[in-house]
Amino acid sequence: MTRQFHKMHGLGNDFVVMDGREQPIAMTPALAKALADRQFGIGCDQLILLEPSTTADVKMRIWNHDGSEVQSCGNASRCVVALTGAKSLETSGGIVEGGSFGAEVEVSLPPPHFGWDEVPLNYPMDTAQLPLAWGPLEHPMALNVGNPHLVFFVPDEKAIDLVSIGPSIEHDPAFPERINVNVASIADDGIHLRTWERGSGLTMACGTGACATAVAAIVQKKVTSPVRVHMRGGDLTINWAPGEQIQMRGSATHVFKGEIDLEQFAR
Ligand SMILES: N[C@@H](CCC[C@H](N)C(=O)O)C(=O)O
Repeated sequence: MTRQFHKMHGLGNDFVVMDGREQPIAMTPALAKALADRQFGIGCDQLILLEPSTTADVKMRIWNHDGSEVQSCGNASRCVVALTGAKSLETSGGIVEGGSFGAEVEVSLPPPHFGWDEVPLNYPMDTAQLPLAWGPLEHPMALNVGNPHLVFFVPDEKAIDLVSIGPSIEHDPAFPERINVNVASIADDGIHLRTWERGSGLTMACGTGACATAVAAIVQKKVTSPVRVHMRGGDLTINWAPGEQIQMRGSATHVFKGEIDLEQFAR
């Protein structure tokens, strides 16, 4: 069965987007992983499937590079708004609202959650400053912005070897659903961020990582809102006030579209 796909990215965090709204696609973790493979598939950080929704304009399902299905993806949310013109997206991390502003797209993620069982953690801990450390990284803030994140503030985020240390934090038994790992430093021009993504590794940018880090920095009074977040693939502007949705604005890029025989991958 040949199906169309769109290759898109948000600041270099890249996606294969498939539309199953009219003709359903039976996506599985194994199929998502095969399509995301950069040598034997199309290649992407996340596979995105659009489905019909009864609560929003479009339902958006997300699989990481390793085939795990997850709740939320900020950069892909902007891409789906740009591709479909949808004003609301149903995700398992909550409803995401969106709209276009000139060349940029803004999406609003649901308000963050800070409870230990909402992150989730395996046992009660102070999420404002977890009493845990991994080498030079210690006492992160833990929060959920639709998906789970840790935020470490360090003097120089580029000095942290996330490829070496990221996997052991992601898979630490403290996190029953694994976790996304953000290392950030504060500068005059905003936040400088690198993210080790659960299920996808080090990416060029992470939208929910930018949101989680901006929220942590605002709560800890390191910055004021709105704040610019600089990542390897580019910048986002994040706007948030306590109790409110998290607004994220930035680019969403369509690279090309193509066709693929899914049966070839389902074997
Ligand atoms: N790239 C994303 C986040 C994708 C999901 C994440 N890896 C997870 O497992 O929660 C973004 O832009 O937010």
